[in-house]
Amino acid sequence: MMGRSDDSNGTVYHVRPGPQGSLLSIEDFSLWYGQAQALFDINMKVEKGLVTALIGPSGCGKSTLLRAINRMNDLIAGLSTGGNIYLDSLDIYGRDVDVIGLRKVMGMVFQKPNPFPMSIADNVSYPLRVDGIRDRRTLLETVEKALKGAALWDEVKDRLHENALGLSGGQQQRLCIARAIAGDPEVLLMDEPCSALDPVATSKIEDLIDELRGRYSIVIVTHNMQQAARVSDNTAFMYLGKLIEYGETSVIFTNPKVEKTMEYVTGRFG
Ligand SMILES: Nc1ncnc2c1ncn2[C@@H]1O[C@H](COP(=O)(O)OP(=O)(O)OP(=O)(O)O)[C@@H](O)[C@H]1O
Repeated sequence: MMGRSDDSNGTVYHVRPGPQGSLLSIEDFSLWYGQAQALFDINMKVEKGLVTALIGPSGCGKSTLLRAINRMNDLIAGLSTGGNIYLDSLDIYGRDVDVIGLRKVMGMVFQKPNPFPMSIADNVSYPLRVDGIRDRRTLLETVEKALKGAALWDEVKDRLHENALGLSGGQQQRLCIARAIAGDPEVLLMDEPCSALDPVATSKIEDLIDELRGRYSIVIVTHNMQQAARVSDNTAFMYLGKLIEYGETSVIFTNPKVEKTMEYVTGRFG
């Protein structure tokens, strides 16, 4: 079923609605790095429990938009924003928002795996320990559940107390996903999570994203169009800081409604 078509601000919109409605609502959102505008009036809803891919050529604003969702951009000097982003009814840019709390609800996974220089178990339990949880049993249960959730348990269950930096790159990235889900977030924001991984590790992460679908709402930035086509339900195509087309992934890749999207997905520029 197609969602609404809305080209009032130039975006052609035909998303697949999630069975549980939308979770994030980005409304007329703009962002400036100093004088330079990087995002222009973005309007999009992220459907709950679905996987949403952000695609577009280098510099089009994908990472900027992803980081705007959990206010990771906040610390950049000279940054300003306009418009709103809502998580359910919470105004993410509202004055009284607890940004630390917000980031707990939105786990983030980066391009390069960034495990902390501590044991595998301590990495995963980190978000709980930061919250002051010390009960060993609770911590161990969470570690097991999160590692199982990240499809890493079988590979590491006998060396939970070894340093995480001894894991392979692909294992480290799954560990980072385990750490992100240990805090029980609603949203997982992934910024090119496979770009530093080999094809086998990449395919494991893609399988994992598929398994996490439904439980979490996932927003993934990717340069890899095959990956966007394989893992996502909806795809947002961005160009020069604007959201050009946002729709059901199968339509975006086979029969997009906008010529620019067609040119990009068929590799005519990028
Ligand atoms: N910290 C920053 N300070 C100033 N300008 C920035 C900063 N980060 C990004 N930009 C600019 O904002 C624009 C969008 O960058 P962004 O990294 O969001 O694009 P992207 O689509 O994620 O690119 P890529 O695919 O290459 O990672 C670019 O013009 C970039 O130079």
